[in-house]
Amino acid sequence: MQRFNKITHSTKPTDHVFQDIPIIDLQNATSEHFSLRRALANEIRDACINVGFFYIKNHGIPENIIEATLSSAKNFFDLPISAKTELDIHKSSNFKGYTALLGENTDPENRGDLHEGFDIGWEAPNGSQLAHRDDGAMAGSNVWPDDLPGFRENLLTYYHAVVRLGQSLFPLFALALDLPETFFDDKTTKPAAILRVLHYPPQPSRELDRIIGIGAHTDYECFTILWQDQVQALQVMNAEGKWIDATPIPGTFVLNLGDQFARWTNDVFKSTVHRAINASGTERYSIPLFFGSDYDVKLEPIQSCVSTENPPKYEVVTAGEYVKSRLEASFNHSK
Ligand SMILES: O=C(O)CCC(=O)C(=O)O
Ligand SMILES: [Fe+2]
Repeated sequence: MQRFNKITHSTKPTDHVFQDIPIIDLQNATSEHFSLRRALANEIRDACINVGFFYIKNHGIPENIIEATLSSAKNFFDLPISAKTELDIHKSSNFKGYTALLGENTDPENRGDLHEGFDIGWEAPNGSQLAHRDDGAMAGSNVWPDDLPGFRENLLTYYHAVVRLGQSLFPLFALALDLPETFFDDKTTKPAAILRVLHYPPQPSRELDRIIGIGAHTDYECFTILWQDQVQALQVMNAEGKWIDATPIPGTFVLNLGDQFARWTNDVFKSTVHRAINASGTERYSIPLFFGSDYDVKLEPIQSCVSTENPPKYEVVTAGEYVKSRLEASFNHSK
């Protein structure tokens, strides 16, 4: 029988003001022992309720896949600006391609983000005949640079490996919400994941005139799996409005929840505000993968997250419509 326990301890705003970001070891994610999966899900639940961010270690993504993607990203960003702007994301109806410096503005209070990026969505793994998939609101193919050997293959290999990692986490998120482990299976059959490679040039001082690496924002999807290099830039806002550094830790990814999960869980899981400022004096690279649920899933509040003290907070929209409207706003603010 399915149980839908109320998560009563989270229906009130938490009084826990985090000062650091927990590190969660995924070693037992697929353990045959339920008690070990349950214990891991409890750690994840605390992090999701109190912080909205955690590091993951023992995630299973081989280092050589990360290195190949990073090196391809650097090769791409080293291309002449004319080659990159041919693939400008503003030309794409489905938000694929190149974002130039200040080409995006995640915080409407700001003037633009001091990073350049390149975005891809789902595409069949290397060598497969099937190049596209119907992704509803975001349907359409990727764009690729000519003459950049290995770029497409490396990014797609990374994409599929990290999407698989993301899919493997849903049973744990389900347990964390006191739901059956299979709860999200039929909502993540065609996950709408966007992979982005990012380059942050160093900014001369922390305070430019309303321009930083990426302005304060929440992410739009279920969660983001972020690889970052060793350059400190990412910061996460706690409940007192204090910025907490997400210090790079070798061998980990940073996982943060996004708005889809906040809506789905009626804010039991937190989609936490974050930003990046690269005042290190050197170049910084990061690789977020935004893991969205299937586009047509309705973000209706999960029963275990609704109670008389915590009534539904959000209008119900589909996952795809929600992400698309947020992307439109973010790229329009930079026009
Ligand atoms: O580069 C980072 O550390 C953060 C990137 C980010 O927050 C985003 O792309 O949404
Ligand atoms: Fe973000």
